[in-house]
Amino acid sequence: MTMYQNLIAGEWVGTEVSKNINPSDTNDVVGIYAQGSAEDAGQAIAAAKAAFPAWSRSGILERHSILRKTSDEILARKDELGTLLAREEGKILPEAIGETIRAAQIFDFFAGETLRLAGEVLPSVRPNIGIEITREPLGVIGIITPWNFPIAIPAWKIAPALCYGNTIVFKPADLVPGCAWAIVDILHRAGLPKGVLNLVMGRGSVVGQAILDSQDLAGITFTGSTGTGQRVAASSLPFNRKFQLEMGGKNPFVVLDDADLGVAVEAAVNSGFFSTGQRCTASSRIIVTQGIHDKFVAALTERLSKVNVGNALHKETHIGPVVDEKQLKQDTDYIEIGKKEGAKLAFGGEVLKRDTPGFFLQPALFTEATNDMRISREEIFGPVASVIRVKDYDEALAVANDTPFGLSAGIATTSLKHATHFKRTSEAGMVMVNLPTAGVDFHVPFGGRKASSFGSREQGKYASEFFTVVKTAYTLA
Ligand SMILES: NC(=O)C1=CN([C@@H]2O[C@H](COP(=O)(O)OP(=O)(O)OC[C@H]3O[C@@H](n4cnc5c(N)ncnc54)[C@H](OP(=O)(O)O)[C@@H]3O)[C@@H](O)[C@H]2O)C=CC1
Ligand SMILES: O=C(O)CCC(=O)C(=O)O
Repeated sequence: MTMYQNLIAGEWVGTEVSKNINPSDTNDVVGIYAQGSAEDAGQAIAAAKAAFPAWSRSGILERHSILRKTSDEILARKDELGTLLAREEGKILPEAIGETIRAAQIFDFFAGETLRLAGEVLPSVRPNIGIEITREPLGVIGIITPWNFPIAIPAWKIAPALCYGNTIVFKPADLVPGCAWAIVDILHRAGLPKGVLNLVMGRGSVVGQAILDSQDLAGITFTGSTGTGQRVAASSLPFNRKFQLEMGGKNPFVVLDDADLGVAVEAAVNSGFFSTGQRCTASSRIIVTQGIHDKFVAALTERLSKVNVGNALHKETHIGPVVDEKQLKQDTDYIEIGKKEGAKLAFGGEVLKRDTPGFFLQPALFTEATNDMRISREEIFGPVASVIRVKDYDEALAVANDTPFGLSAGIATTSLKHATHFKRTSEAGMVMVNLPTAGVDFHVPFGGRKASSFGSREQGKYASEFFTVVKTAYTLA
C-alpha cells in the first residue's frame, strides 16, 4: 500500500505511519499515512519561516494561478475525492461530494480575492501629508483542523492564508489525513514554492502541541473542541500571537405554531441528524411552541422512521456512521444521561449492526426535555436531538438564547414579525429562517459568539481580518 508522507520544505518525508480506517467498515484501510513528530513540526515551522519573505512579496498573479489550478483540479476530481472523504469520515457520498465542490469553490473565491487586494488613500488632518492604509500578510500561520469537515475546513483556512501572502504549517485531524494530504499534494503540484505550505500529519498531543509551543508562529487558526481551543488561546497570549477559534455549538431550532409543518420537519431533520449530527452548526435543541408541539413531534418521528442509517458509500443511506468508537461512546453516554435526567426517548438511540463492521447509531430524539438538562447544555456531536416544549415565541427566544454557545440558530415560522425579531435578537453568529441551522454558503462570513468562537470571522472577504495586519503609512508631500 502507498504510504502518504508529510510535506516539509517541499520534500515528502516521514517513516512513522498510522492506518486511516473507514468508520463504515473497519476492515477497510483507506490508506497508510505518516505520523509526524514534534521535531517534524519544528522543521515545518522553520521551513515556513524561511519561505515567508519571498512568498509575502510574491506577485498576485502567481497566487491567483496556484489557487485557480487547485480549484480546477479539486472540481475535476470531485467524485474521487468525495469518495475518499466518505470513506475516511463516514459522511454519505452526496454530502461528501458536495463538501468537495465547496472546497473547490473556496479556492476559486480566494483566487479571485488575490486580484481584489486593495488599500485606502486618505488625507491627513495635517497639511501636505498623505496617508496610505494597507494590509500586510501576518507571517507563519498554524492551521489545526478537526475531523468533521476534512476538506472544506482545511480549504477555508489554507486558501485565504495563501491568498494574503502567509506561509503555513498545517496539522489535520489524525482521523482524516486523506483529504488533507490530497489538497496539499494538489497545491504543491500547482506550483507553490518550497516551504510555503507544510503538512505535518500526526497526533494533536504531539504535532498540535508543538505548533502551540512555537514562538515562531504569527497566528493560529483552529477548529475543534472547546478544550483544545482554550489551549490554543492560553498558549498564544504569552507570545502576543493572533488566534482564531471555531469551537462547539448547542444550536437552537425554534418551531412556532404558525410554521409550515413540512418545512419545519425537514429543517429539523437536516439540522439535527444529517452528517450524523457531526456539525458544529447542527441543532440539538428543537424548541417548539405548545400549539404545534404534538403534531410536530408526530411528524418528526414519522420522518425519522424513514431515515436509513448505513454504509456511507451505499446509495440508499441517508445517514452514515459515527466517526469512531470514542465518538460513538460519547453519543450513547449522552443518550443514557438524557434518560436519567428524565427526558423521554421518543425515537431511536440504538447502536445498529449492518453488513459491514462500523459505528452505526440510529438517530435519537428526546422529548419532554428541559433547557437545564446536560443534553440541552453540552455539545454531544452526534445524531441526538431534544425537543423542548415552550409556551410562546417570547419563551422560545429566551430558551434559544439561554446557552453558553452562540454559533447558529434557526426558526420555522410564517410570521414576518417573529422572523425579523428573531434575526435581530438571536445571540448567534448565523441565523436561519425556515432553513436548517447547518449548511452555509462559502462566500460569506462564518462564525459565532460566546463560547463558540473567538476572533474575527472566517470565509468570504472577512477572512482578511485574521490573515492580514493593517499598516498606516504617512508621507510628507
Ligand atoms: N466545532 C467543531 O467543528 C468540532 C467540534 N468537535 C468537538 O470536540 C469533541 C472532540 O473531538 P476532537 O476531534 O477530539 O477535537 P479536538 O479539539 O481534540 O481536535 C481538533 C484538532 O485539534 C488537535 N489537537 C488535539 N489536542 C491538541 C493539542 N493539545 N494541541 C494542539 N492541537 C490539538 C486535534 O488533533 P487529533 O485529531 O490528532 O486529536 C485536531 O486536529 C467532539 O466530540 C465535538 O464535541 C470536534 C470536531 C469539530
Ligand atoms: O454547516 C456547515 O456547513 C459548516 C459546519 C462546520 O463548519 C462545522 O461543523 O465545523
